[in-house]
Amino acid sequence: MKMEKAIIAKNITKKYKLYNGSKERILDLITPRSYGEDFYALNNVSFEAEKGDVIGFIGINGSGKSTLSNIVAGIIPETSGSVELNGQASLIAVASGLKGDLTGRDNIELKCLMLGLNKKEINELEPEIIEFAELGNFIDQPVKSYSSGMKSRLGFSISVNIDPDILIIDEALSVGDKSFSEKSFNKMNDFKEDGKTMIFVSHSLNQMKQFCNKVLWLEYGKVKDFGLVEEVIPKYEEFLMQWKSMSKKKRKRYRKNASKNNQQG
Ligand SMILES: Nc1ncnc2c1ncn2[C@@H]1O[C@H](COP(=O)(O)OP(=O)(O)OP(=O)(O)O)[C@@H](O)[C@H]1O
Repeated sequence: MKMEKAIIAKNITKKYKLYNGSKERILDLITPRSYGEDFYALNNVSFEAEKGDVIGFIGINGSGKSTLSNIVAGIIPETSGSVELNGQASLIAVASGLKGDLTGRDNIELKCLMLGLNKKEINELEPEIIEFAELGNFIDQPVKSYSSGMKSRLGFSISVNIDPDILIIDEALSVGDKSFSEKSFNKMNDFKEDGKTMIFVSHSLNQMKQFCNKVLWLEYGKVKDFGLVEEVIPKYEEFLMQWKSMSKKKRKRYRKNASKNNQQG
């Protein structure tokens, strides 16, 4: 049987410019000379997901997991490379894309309209989204008055209830209370059972083991490993043990060495 690809990410590079203060930033914009330092948050990252894959992104802080999940979701542009998606993607991240001045209800409608739903479809979906988010009367208050848990419940509820083909979840389960994270986890399991494709960013290796079939291990913007959960996680756990035993100085040296290879365009 031929596998159907859901995501094809090819040679994704994300370059940021790091400036020493706002003077450099402005000079870089208005003068022909280049100011600031190039920084590669991602450098030539490729991976593919088959339909139904649940891929975990792992890696220590600053390795590029959120940057990559945002690029795959189409929230931020890549500097170079390409992402091909087979279907509609939806990103769940802490308060991703919520507009603070609008109420929860208006945010639901806005997001649905942006995804191309018509008024009738929105009217059908809205009560489900509101109920799942457990916001009570707050649904008609501006989102900027919400706690971070409330924002993430709303973001999560919109993203899962619009029933996307590809679901990208960035640390969403680490916020909110226990009963909500259980509910979220159940919803994600439904998705998995429906054979949908998912990307899952989390620092919890237990969640990864429970949930993912494949893992993409990023290190300072490069792919360190990509493969089945049972093959990659043990290597990562071994790395983490070493990492945790390193002194600050040793970590700095490790980072410097790794970055030397990774920061070349
Ligand atoms: N807008 C930006 N401008 C400059 N650098 C950025 C920007 N966004 C992210 N970075 C840098 O890119 C690198 C990757 O960040 P990213 O948030 O993707 O890592 P991460 O693996 O998700 O980290 P964490 O586990 O801490 O969430 C970091 O060094 C970060 O400082």
